[in-house]
Amino acid sequence: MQVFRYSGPEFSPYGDDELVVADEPGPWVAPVAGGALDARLQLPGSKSLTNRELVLSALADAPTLLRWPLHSRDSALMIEALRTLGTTVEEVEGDGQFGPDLLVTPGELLGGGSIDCGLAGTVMRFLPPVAALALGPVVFDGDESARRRPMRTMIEALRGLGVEVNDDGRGALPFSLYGTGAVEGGALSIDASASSQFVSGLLLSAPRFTRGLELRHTGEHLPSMPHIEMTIACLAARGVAVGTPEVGVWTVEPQPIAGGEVLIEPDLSNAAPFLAAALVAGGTVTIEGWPDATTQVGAHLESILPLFGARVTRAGGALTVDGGAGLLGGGSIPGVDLDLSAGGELAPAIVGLAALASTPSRITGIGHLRGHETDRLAALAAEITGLGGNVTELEDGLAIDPAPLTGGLWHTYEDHRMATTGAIIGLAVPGVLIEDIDTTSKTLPQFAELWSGRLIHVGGAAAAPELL
Ligand SMILES: O=C(O)C1=C[C@@H](OP(=O)(O)O)[C@@H](O)[C@H](O)C1
Ligand SMILES: C=C(OP(=O)(O)O)C(=O)O
Repeated sequence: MQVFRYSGPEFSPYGDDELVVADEPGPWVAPVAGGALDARLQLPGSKSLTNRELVLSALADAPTLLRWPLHSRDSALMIEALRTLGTTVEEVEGDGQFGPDLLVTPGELLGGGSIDCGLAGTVMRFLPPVAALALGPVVFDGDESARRRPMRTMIEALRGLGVEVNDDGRGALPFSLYGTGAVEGGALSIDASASSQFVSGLLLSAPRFTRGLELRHTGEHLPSMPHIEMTIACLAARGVAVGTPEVGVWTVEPQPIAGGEVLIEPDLSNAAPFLAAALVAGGTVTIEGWPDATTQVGAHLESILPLFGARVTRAGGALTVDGGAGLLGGGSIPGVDLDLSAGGELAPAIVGLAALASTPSRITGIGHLRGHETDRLAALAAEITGLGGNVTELEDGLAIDPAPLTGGLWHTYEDHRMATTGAIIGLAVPGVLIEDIDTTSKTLPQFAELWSGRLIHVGGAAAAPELL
């Protein structure tokens, strides 16, 4: 299996000598929790906010300082792509714990380049409309797995806006488009049921379209609504009002996008495995810097984790999950019946908990996860079943029945959230070997370090991580 590794710098808040990141591709022994947790940690910036703000900064009419941005494979790909399109992105010293701030200076949008989307949905769905505003051809491609992710809606949307797009008809990467330096805009209907990112991508560039945009979603389902709310909020903070005359319709007038200074919140979706750990090992996990108000879907963990028996409290800008005795301390985790269509990104961690639960669970509303980094429904079912679990794929989700799990190889499918889900299960099940822990570099290169050194270390890990 091909291993995709983030080749950028690792920003460790604890000093490089403490980094616990695999040097060689190989399985990582998921550490088993040795006792109740008492962990308090900070997490790097949100992928979704960082990549939205990078795009908006490139389209703005003045420079933007992005404070505490994420530095990961997905953000590195976005930065590189924007540079290819003529934007200047400079690292400047800031006061964030996880790497430098970014000063983004917009430039005239340039065609003539190639964009590597890696496996980043935000790059492949947010940048084609930006490239369409440039003059000249732009080629889009990505990882082999990225060529399986849905792109038809964006390709057809661009054609609907009058942009010339050349593809092989599969509705996927690779493709090229030919920008004429302007996009007319106007009324456009799309089916965004495969990904909310089609809506977000079009809305982010819409203020720069000559006639703005009146976007209508015609499909039956629309997943990940909080991510669309996030796009609208990011635009609003830069002075762009998005009208919502009816459900599934968005309007944007042509207008400038403001620059300025933006502080990126920590990634609350990446908090999911850490917070889930409290239910498995027992004790408490606190994430510092939890925003009072946010559009991040990770905020829903505050209401989801109590369904599994957790007590969740907020104080002093931090969120704490108390797992009580936890599974390892003799407690049990109840199963849940959850529609996660709003927060599909949280589903792998939630399914990991459900695999350890003592009663059945049904997680629904997540059929679109088949088009994520991998077919996550198939991957979760295969890997949990491989450890002895009992998982059935539903049309739009998973049914998980209780079964004793044993250790074994946990395949990761180049999917960061598959790796972190294996780590959750491995807290309670000795001998879970995560095939490629480095896949976490997509959005959280510090995962192994934080998990082993900051999460369970404090409560006394039974097994230190090691490479086989
Ligand atoms: O806009 C975004 O930043 C995202 C939207 C969601 O995509 P889908 O609507 O494709 O699930 C989410 O799952 C993804 O991780 C990030
Ligand atoms: C679906 C995800 O990523 P992407 O932004 O690549 O769609 C994810 O992070 O869970």
